[in-house]
Amino acid sequence: MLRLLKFLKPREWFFFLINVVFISTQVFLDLKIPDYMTQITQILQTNGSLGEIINIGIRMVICALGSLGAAIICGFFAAKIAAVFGKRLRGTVFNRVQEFSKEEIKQFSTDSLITRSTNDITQIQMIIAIGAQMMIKAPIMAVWAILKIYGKNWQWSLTTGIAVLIMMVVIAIIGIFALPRFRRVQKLIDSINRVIRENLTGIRVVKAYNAEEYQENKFEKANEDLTKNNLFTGRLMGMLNPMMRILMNGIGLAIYWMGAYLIYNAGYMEKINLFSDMVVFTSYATQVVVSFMMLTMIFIMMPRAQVSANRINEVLDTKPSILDGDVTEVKDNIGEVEFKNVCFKYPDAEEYVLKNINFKVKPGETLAIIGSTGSGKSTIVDLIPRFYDATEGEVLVNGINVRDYKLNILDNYIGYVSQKTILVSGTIRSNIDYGDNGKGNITDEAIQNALEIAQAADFVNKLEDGVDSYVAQGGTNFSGGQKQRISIARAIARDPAIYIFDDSFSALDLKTDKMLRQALDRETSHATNIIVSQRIGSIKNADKILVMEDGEMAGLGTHEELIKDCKVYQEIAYSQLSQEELA
Ligand SMILES: Nc1ncnc2c1ncn2[C@@H]1O[C@H](COP(=O)(O)OP(=O)(O)OP(=O)(O)O)[C@@H](O)[C@H]1O
Repeated sequence: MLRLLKFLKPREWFFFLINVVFISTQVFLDLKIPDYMTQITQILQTNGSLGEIINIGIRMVICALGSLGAAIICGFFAAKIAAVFGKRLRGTVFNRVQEFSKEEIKQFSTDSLITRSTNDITQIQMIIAIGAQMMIKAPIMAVWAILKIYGKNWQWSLTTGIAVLIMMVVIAIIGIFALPRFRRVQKLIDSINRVIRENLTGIRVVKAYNAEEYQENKFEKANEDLTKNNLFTGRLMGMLNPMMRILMNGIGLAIYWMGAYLIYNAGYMEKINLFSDMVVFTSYATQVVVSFMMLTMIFIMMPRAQVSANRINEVLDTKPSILDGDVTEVKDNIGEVEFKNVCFKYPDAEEYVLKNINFKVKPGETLAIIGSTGSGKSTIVDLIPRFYDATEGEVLVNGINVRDYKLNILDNYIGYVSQKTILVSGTIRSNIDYGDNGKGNITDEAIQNALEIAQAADFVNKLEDGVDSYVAQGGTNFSGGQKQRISIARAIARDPAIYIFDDSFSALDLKTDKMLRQALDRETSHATNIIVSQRIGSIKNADKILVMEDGEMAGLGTHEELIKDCKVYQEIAYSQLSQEELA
């Protein structure tokens, strides 16, 4: 937790200091009121005038208003400190998660990363807000109130001491039972997030398969676990309040009860002093109990915040496995991609999914990758933009190992279209003019050109707002083929040296697929094209075709060469095309 305090800057520490001043003022004013009460009792007992009482009463009101004002100011600064802290921490966690590769994201799970970036930070934010008020106030008030009652009457002091002790024991017992449950809360929220996300992203499948009940049961289980946990802690904490009230009233009662005996046995003049002392002592004793109660509550809340702090620190301490290199500029072989004896296994996996992959594609050439499902095609292309790093061997772009590049420089060479189309909420324009390509803004002309090549211009221009039409999160207001074409246009508008299409034409009808490939051949002939595809018709004209089987190269060559020599390729080809088409 303390480590996270570095996210508070001098300005916020200064606000803390201001809070110390105002809280001290507040405590001073709160503790001044009992003094005035003594004075009023004394006036009453010595038959003083009404004017005197009103005068003191006005001072008491001023103290109460002053204390209220100070409390409002403290609340304002505490809210400011906590909000700024939360914003800064959220930003830092978000940036760190942005640096993560797929490996780190898998390690934490997306749902947990969402909870950590939101709910966990809120927990810390809350404890900071409380810290900027209660944590400062409780010790100041405890010390001040103890000083006020110090040496006044040992019987009453002992009673107050016993009350504080009982209260601390009660809170500690409750804390011992509640703490483990507090620790579980965040993990249970992760589970709820996972089920909700799964349900929302897969809503169509859920509905189509009548799986509502199955999903409801799943949610019910996660919800039930969280509810049970919350009920348990809620009930325990609910017991605290009445117990504290009994204790606070009890201490007043005990002091008055003892006071009755003391006053009964005292002489006439002493009776008056004892009575006013008793009234004042009761107020101070209540303040002592309240301040210790605040302190103990903070100690109970701390562990929950500590769990959240640990979870956030875990994210911040995780070093991204994909690190920046130094290369920022390349002059030769722009667009060349080469794999040299590349082997790869996924983190935590036993088996290699790629074994000894070797190929080279030059600028202007097209490499197609084909093979059965799960043979490793997507994994090959994922190694080029460094979603993962090769376990063995080298992946070279422009003749330089991809590990040596500054990541944004490497990304600027690549136009990547993923297997699963990813569109972000915004407009078609913001989806195409997306990110930074190192070449400045993408012009309207370039966007239009990209849409034409991607065979998307027709349907986009028919929309009422054209390129400024709204795109929902995930592009859910477009069809699969439309989404694919917009994401292809995004890569084209980037004008990269290397295009990677990971099965990106799968949702297109054969006619559009053909037109798109022809346009791509024309417009991107200067670039290197790497196309993963299941359709032999789409890749048959490629300069090189890499045939994959079980993570190994089953063949590399042109269609004509492979159809003669490569058994795996022949099988795929004969299953898709007629003898005439192949000929
Ligand atoms: N994130 C991952 N963690 C562990 N194993 C994975 C991961 N992604 C893929 N694999 C495994 O790696 C192998 C190759 O997967 P890959 O996605 O590269 O195949 P593919 O040829 O592109 O398949 P498809 O044509 O179905 O997309 C598969 O056996 C798959 O189970």
